[in-house]
Amino acid sequence: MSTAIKIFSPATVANVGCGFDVLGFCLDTIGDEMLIRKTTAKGIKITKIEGFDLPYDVKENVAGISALAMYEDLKPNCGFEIEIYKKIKPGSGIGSSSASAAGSVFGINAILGFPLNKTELTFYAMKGEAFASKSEHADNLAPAIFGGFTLVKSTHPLRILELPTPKNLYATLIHPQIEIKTSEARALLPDKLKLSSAIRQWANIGSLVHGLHTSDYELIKESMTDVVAEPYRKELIPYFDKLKAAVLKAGALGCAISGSGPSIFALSKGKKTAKIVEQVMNHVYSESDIPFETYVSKINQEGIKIL
Ligand SMILES: Nc1ncnc2c1ncn2[C@@H]1O[C@H](COP(=O)(O)OP(=O)(O)OP(=O)(O)O)[C@@H](O)[C@H]1O
Ligand SMILES: N[C@@H](CCO)C(=O)O
Repeated sequence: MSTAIKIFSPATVANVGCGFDVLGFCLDTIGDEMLIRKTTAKGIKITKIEGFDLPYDVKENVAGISALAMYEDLKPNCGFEIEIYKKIKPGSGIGSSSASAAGSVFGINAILGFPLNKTELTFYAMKGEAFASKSEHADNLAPAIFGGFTLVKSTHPLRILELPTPKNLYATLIHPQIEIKTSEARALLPDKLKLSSAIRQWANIGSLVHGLHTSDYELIKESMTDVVAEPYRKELIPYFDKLKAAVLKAGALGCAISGSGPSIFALSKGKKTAKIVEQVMNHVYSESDIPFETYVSKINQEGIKIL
């Protein structure tokens, strides 16, 4: 049994346009690193955080909250220290809180010899995510832990479906450096949906999932539209409409808000188109005075991993 492990905990895109709170996919090179160390002293401690200013208190940091929930159930005869090397900016819309919540439970599980399966890890990680976003959802956690595309069939009981990734699918992302808290972006959404919107949305989710299963890029293109969250949230993201129109014109299959924003993602068939889309995103945002970063990423099939 090892006493310390270093892990890579990836960034993720939740919602994938139409799949509010249920669909997500895992990004490749963007993510946090964490070190989990076994200690003889019992309990959970966060001993180091680099990159961003986040709480060391285990009851206020999502990494601590999820680790504590798992620790209290498993009751191991040891304790754990957590070091977080944060690269994903909190409030960026690419699953910053999820990466930490997933990382601590994954690391502890690995040190204990893998007593829990991926769904059980997601269950404990959800406790941390619920603290950050004021809602228990797993659409960032599931792809971080399972890799690839995932669908959260239900949270109570937790049931996660792994979806296939068409071979040639690439993601392009832009992260405007403004912060949108998930809890605030959720508070913008109405409690009730018009039946006509609900019908469009569930038809789109069904066909997007079918498109992923059959590698039907045209169907994926027709299915990514979000009529539930985007109309309300896009107002928080400068240049959203302009960027989306330009990206679709450049050949992307679809473009939508990543999670609760401000990041925006596009899916493209082929790396070449994904790179062109990146140039277009750069071009649109260079008109603004908001600093931003762009990335092209494969869909990461492995998810969180030991380094
Ligand atoms: N380890 C942590 N990593 C990131 N955020 C944390 C952590 N611990 C606590 N937080 C708090 O969680 C909030 C950020 O979570 P939030 O869900 O709003 O953003 P996000 O995870 O980047 O977004 P999204 O879920 O849309 O991808 C901030 O208030 C931050 O202080
Ligand atoms: N499904 C969530 C993802 C962000 O955590 C939302 O859009 O609010």
